[in-house]
Amino acid sequence: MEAVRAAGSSYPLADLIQSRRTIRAFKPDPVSKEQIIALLNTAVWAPNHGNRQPWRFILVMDEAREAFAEAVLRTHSAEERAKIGAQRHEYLTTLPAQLIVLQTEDSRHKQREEDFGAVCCLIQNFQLAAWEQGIGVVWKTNHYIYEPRFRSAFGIQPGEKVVGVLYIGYAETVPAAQPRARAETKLTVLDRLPLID
Ligand SMILES: Cc1cc2nc3c(=O)[nH]c(=O)nc-3n(C[C@H](O)[C@H](O)[C@H](O)COP(=O)(O)O)c2cc1C
Repeated sequence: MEAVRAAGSSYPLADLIQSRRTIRAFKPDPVSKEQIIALLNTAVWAPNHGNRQPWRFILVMDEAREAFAEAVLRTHSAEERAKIGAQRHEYLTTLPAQLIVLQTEDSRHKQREEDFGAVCCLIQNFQLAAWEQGIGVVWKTNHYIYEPRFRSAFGIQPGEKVVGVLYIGYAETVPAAQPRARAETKLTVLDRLPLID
């Protein structure tokens, strides 16, 4: 019944997709754990092959942001820390929440690639569901996500891939959209035989 209702309704999904922007400047206003969990429970409806649901999440908020900032800063050289450490520390401990999104890596190549695709779908679901509620997100893939010291600080296991860290909060500023080329410029339509002359 729910599926029928959803198929027949006209959510302005295209508007939501086009208006969403990556947010990098956040207000300090909190976003609650419950709000984030609710967004995740929408996001987990991402398509995923074999219903493997190949994801795990670590939500960092409140005092734990201090540990997050420390873990990130430890992946920088002393020189870098001296230059940008204070500013990054301030940024990472002020934004309301960081969500580490992990993929459980299947040993089989095909399944591993499918699962990566599924986790990326989940992240975009999360970004869109958040945007619909006025909550901004940036999907971060900075070098620290690959660093053993960062991984061990959060108990990330061998066989788990950090697909991204989502910084979450209310937007201080919303950047202008980066223009997209129309799809037609990247589209080949094959609609008659022979395919190749
Ligand atoms: C896989 C992936 C990794 C990304 N990594 C970063 C990142 O490390 N830092 C960042 O500021 N933005 C990152 N982004 C966000 C993109 O920079 C952003 O989507 C792009 O600038 C377009 O802006 P829009 O999302 O507002 O349309 C990432 C996006 C994707 C899909």
